[in-house]
Amino acid sequence: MTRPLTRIHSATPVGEPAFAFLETDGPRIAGPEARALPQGTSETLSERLAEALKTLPRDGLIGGALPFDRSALDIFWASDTSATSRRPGGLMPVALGLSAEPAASAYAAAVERALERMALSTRLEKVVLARSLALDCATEIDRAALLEALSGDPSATAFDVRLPGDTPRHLIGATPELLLRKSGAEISSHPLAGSARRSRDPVADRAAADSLSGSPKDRREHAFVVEAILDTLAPLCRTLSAPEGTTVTSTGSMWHLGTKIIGKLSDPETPAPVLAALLHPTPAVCGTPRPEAAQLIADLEPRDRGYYAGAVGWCDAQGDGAWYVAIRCAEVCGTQARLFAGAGIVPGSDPAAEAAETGSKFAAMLEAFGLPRDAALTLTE
Ligand SMILES: C=C(O[C@H]1C=CC=C(C(=O)O)[C@@H]1O)C(=O)O
Repeated sequence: MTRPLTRIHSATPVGEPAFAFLETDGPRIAGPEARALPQGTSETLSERLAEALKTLPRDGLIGGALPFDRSALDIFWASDTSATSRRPGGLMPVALGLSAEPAASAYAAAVERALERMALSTRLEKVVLARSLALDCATEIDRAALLEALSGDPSATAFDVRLPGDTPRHLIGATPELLLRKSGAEISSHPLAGSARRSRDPVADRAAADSLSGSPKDRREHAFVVEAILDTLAPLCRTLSAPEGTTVTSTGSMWHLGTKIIGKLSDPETPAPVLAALLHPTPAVCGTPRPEAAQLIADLEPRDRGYYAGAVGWCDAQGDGAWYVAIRCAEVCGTQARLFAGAGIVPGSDPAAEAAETGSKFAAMLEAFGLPRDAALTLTE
């Protein structure tokens, strides 16, 4: 019997969850009754969450997304129950077209301009510039299938969060970067910055990891993120440390420099999303200092990031939960997806190498769509 290459869904399947986080210790999935909380910015998040947590049943969950821009509206969904299983995915649709927006060469030119601005500035030390790929499919993208395809990498957390609006629009990805986990007074974070593409050849793969580990440029790029997180969390903690220092860590397609941070909160009542909003956006997605870097991003990137490079996560009725940096993801709507990838730029960065690095960071999403992992690197302009 021949299997059909595509499966067509005429409408959003009933019971499609508002959010799902496939974590190693079990999935956190909204029940079908999830409702959107009043939207607002990070400034009002604490009050809005306190209100929602008052009435959340013991088994309930709150999940959602913070946008990259701190002055834009977040989206939170409250679910009185948590689902334990997901609708099985169908087949991925046939891809009709993939285009780089901006093209890799235009991205490299933007990196060049960022380096010029940094050279003229006495303050700007790092900026993260991103680009996107527009993917068109023959039929509606099966979100459950996409999430399933992304769930295979144990070093990343596959997630799906419904974004605001009447048309179903979701941010779906597999993020390797933990912004903040909270359980009672215990907190942890695992910032990543500094990257190298992995190779299928074990010798070349090891050499890439060793070269990343010894790269002063990548270590500088990474240190900004760790310092920002320690500076933000220190006043809130009784203890805070990075006992293992900076090490090389990996996903299926990338090597990264990573630093595990652990601590104990002075006030264990602060909910996880509030702590995440204090940290966001770290220099892993924005830069140093934050306001100058955010302005340069607005000047040089051709489109608004929306919820890419924001934060996604969940918390339970006690305010405990996990929040992740919203990277290695795509905004999915109907038959279309926009895939995002960014790279940290510091003095000494090479524009062509940064364009190639962003190209490599699309690999996990491209593979989940059934496309070659190198498709972004071979796109003709
Ligand atoms: C901004 C992204 O990655 C960040 C996380 C890890 C390594 C990064 C880097 O080496 O540039 C980025 O800071 C992205 O994947 O879109």
